[in-house]
Amino acid sequence: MTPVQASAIPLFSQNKDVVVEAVTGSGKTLAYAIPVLQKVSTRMYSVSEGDDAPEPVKKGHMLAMVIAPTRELASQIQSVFDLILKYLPDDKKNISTQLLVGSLTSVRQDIELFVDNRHQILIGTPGRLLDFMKSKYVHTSSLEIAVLDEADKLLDLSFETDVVLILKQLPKQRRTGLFSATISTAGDSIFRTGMNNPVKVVVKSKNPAVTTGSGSAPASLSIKYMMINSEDKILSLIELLTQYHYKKAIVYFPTCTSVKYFYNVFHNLLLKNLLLFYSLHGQLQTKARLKTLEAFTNDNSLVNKSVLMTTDVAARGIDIPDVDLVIQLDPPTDPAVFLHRCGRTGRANKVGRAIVMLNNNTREEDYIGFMEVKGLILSEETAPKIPKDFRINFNTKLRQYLLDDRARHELSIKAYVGFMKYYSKHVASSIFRLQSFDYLGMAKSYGLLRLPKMPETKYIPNELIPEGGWLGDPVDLDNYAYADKQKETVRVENLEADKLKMINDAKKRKELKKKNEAWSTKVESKETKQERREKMKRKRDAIEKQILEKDSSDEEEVKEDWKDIVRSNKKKKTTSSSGMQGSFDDL
Ligand SMILES: Nc1ncnc2c1ncn2[C@@H]1O[C@H](COP(=O)(O)OP(=O)(O)OP(=O)(O)O)[C@@H](O)[C@H]1O
Repeated sequence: MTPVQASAIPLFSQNKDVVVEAVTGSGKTLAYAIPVLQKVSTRMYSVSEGDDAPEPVKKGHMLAMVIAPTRELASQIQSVFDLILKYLPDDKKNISTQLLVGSLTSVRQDIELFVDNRHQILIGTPGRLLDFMKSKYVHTSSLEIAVLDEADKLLDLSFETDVVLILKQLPKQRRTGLFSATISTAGDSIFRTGMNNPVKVVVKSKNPAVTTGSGSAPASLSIKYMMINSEDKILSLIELLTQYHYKKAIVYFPTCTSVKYFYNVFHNLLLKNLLLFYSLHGQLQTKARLKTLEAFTNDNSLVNKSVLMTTDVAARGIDIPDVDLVIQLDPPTDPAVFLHRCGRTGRANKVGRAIVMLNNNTREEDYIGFMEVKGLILSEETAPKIPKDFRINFNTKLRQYLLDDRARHELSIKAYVGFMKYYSKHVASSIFRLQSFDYLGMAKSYGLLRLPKMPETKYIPNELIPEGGWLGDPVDLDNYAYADKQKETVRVENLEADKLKMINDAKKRKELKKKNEAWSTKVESKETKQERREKMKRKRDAIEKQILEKDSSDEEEVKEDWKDIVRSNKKKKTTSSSGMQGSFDDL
């Protein structure tokens, strides 16, 4: 047994709830699988052994449940259980497992399988388990033992509600075990799992070169960092993958889109006889994900090196014993994930090397001190020198690769913008500062033809922004075609429609201008009216003067007449101004 197994198995097999924290690759899966199998087999096989023996397990009842955060991990855990169950003696009743994860089968199919085959051990992800448990055919009252693998992840914001809901439906007198390499990050959430006086088991590493007092990384693992100019990031990655000695490597990319983009680039532009690439991310169908993982695990080629390009979907728990190199293109946004990523190598006392790339000329070097506080010692490894010929050659090939298909250019932009979003989400925001990031360098490293407009552009000094945002020679976007014929036809049609719309819009603008001119003409005519009114006023004054001169005795009467004139003038004025109002309303 490994130390964690020696400590945890006796406790968990008997009547203790356990919280187990042990370094990555130290054998935690068997540390709970054996107690689970012990409990289930005792329950299954003691039925015929006396009057006080428990009742046989009824249809639709489960005995054990293991919860894991990802489908890949759930599937891997099932294979560990199945590996042991293979050795059950033929004369014993069958004990079996059922995998409950999204999109492989429907919830209905899962329920049918469960009821028909009477599986006792359920292994699944929180969402599907919760849906499954809603069925009236599924009963939890016989459950004896529950395990949360990668418990800190299951108790963080993304899963906590579902996990607590699941645990609330399980019998109170069950045994519960929480397992992870970083359980302390779960904090107070542990108390929401309904455990009774849990015993804490902690297994530390002894290698002072890797860990400080907290001993959270295995001794067989060396963790390095590399300071790299942003512009050289991808070229450095290629240099590492081609020049270093290793059998299998896992490379962590920031987002699903960046895996998609760089997988296509590497697969098409790098020597296929030297490196074999696999891509695994959350946007792929479950079946494809599990198949890729299986293919990468079973790739035993002696000719080429294999590289799994992935995201944090493969950061925790995944056990591929031959992986001897892990590269993180960028540190994870959540510092707890850093150790899990590194821990995909250096497992079960095998030697492994993990490298994280940090950007030069930023504050990212502070990440080393930040990690030291968390118990990990990172030592520096010099960045590879990039031969000039290789740089020119690769960049030319990448530009041509993008120019051959507009869809590739669009994917490159999506990958870059996605990366910037990822960068802004770093928990340690004082280290990963948007203000001091080298946007242009990273855009060049991603092979972008043009810098996209995004909110972060405000951090780039104006004098550094190239003309039109072009990072090389400008490209005629109207004639930049998709390789996919159908897509290209639609684009050309849309382009024509856009052009037509532009012409129509210009026409409309012209017409509107005309209308505006008519309005100004009206203003002009208004001015003429004013002049006319003044002329009339002058005339009236003259008449008044004449009348006054003619008969001063008729003064009162004349005054009355004048009042009439003024009144009628006023009336005219209101009519004419309301007429004017009408004409304005028409505009
Ligand atoms: N007693 C043992 N002797 C030798 N190898 C073992 C033993 N127990 C487990 N292993 C092997 O060690 C490897 C790591 O085990 P496991 O995946 O359970 O690690 P873990 O502690 O769960 O890691 P992580 O924290 O990364 O999930 C596996 O390949 C497993 O087969």
